[in-house]
Amino acid sequence: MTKIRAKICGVKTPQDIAVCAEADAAYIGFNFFAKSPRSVDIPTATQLAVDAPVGLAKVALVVNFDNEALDAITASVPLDMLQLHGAETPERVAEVKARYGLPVMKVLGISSAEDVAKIDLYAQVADQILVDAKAPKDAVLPGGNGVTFDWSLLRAKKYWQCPWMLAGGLNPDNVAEAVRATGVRQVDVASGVESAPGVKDPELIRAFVAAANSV
Ligand SMILES: O=C(O)c1ccccc1N[C@@H]1O[C@H](COP(=O)(O)O)[C@@H](O)[C@H]1O
Repeated sequence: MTKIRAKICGVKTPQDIAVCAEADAAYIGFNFFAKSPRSVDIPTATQLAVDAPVGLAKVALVVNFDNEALDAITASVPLDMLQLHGAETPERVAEVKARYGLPVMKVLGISSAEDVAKIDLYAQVADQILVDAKAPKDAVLPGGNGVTFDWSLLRAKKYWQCPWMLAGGLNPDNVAEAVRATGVRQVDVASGVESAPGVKDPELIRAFVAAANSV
């Protein structure tokens, strides 16, 4: 069985990144959404990305950012992928892809079969799809809320034209079941590997990657 590729999102320190590399995560995520307890500024992300071990893919998480904001990030931070976590349209996904020449992962929040059906359209323009739980109505953050969704909704999914990743309330205790239930080969986590909001826990990171690969 090929390994499950794990993305650890919201890394903020060199230590976080060292643990991700040692645990054999595939991706690290820099969160540029200012209201998040996981956010980093551009100088911090730049230094972290420059120093990150080769082989860890560096992803920038942005939410409805305009070109000016994306220009500033991409001009400074060496990146492997952009993660669009807002209400970006398929046209905007295509525009970002063309403008920055970086692979784009579009996030789609799921709480119904209709939400799953919408993925098709985005899978034609994005390089990857991140299937996440829809944020609760009163949530301040559009993601990173530690909320799962009904994974059985994905049974109705058709073949998508690009690779996909699963997120939403994953943690070391439920990630193996999520992999079994959905057949996903890539998983993403933010709050489920933290000891407090925005504080990554090395043991939880190691346990998460190991549990994802225990199936
Ligand atoms: O993590 C955040 O703070 C965040 C803020 C704004 C948009 C997205 C965010 N996180 C992303 O959401 C998924 C799921 O988070 P969780 O594991 O349920 O806490 C996370 O992996 C990030 O990609």
